[in-house]
Amino acid sequence: MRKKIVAGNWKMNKNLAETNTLLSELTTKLKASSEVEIIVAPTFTNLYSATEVLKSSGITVAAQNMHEAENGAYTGEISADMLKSIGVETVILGHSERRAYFGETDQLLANKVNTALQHEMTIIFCFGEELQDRKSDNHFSIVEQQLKNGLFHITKANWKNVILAYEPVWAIGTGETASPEQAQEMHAFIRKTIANTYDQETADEVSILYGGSVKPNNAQEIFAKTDVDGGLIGGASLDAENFSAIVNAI
Ligand SMILES: O=C[C@H](O)COP(=O)(O)O
Repeated sequence: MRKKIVAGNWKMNKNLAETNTLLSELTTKLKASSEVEIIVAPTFTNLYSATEVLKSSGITVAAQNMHEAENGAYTGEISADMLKSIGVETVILGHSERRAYFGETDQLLANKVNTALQHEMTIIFCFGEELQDRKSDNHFSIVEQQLKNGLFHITKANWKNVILAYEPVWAIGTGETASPEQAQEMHAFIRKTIANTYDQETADEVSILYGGSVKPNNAQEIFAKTDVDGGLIGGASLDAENFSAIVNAI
């Protein structure tokens, strides 16, 4: 049975004190459950503290990015080994903000995926079309290309370390969310594409999260769709009340 997951991507928000406050609010509000896996992704500077605070909470800590090289002269970058050395085993790769503002290409992401897998990390692999792609009815082919170029070189066995996050760029931080039907249609397409490329078992086992303006008032209807296994939450994950309500909507 594939897992239900709600992940909070805090992006470049919250200093150390604010991070600790939010984490302690979350641990009070959210009880570990076998029904849903909860993941939070604070910024790099607060990851170590987050792993300490969340140690026995059942909440997983993820990084928002990492470099593809093992180590070396890459000023300002963070390696898989550095993350693992502080107990971070999960990493978000391919977020649309990384693609758009930091020039991350499918090829680069394929390399990051390989590095993360070599370190036996769990990857939250993000992808999704832009508004013009949807308007020109190219959204399915764009998503298929992003998956083929960035991820589909992995083996069947590697899929146990992968969570997918479909995030239509036009719905991120805009308040405009994909309708539950649009999310379901795309998630079903993604699962079919995986079944065609790998096999049905692989497609059935992978959790596919939806991301893009998920809020307490729309989470339930999106999560109710058959192929939506949870969400990757941006803005609404910065508030304990909102994030808990979204977790409880699953
Ligand atoms: O990683 C999260 C997504 O970018 C969604 O962000 P949002 O919930 O603020 O639209």
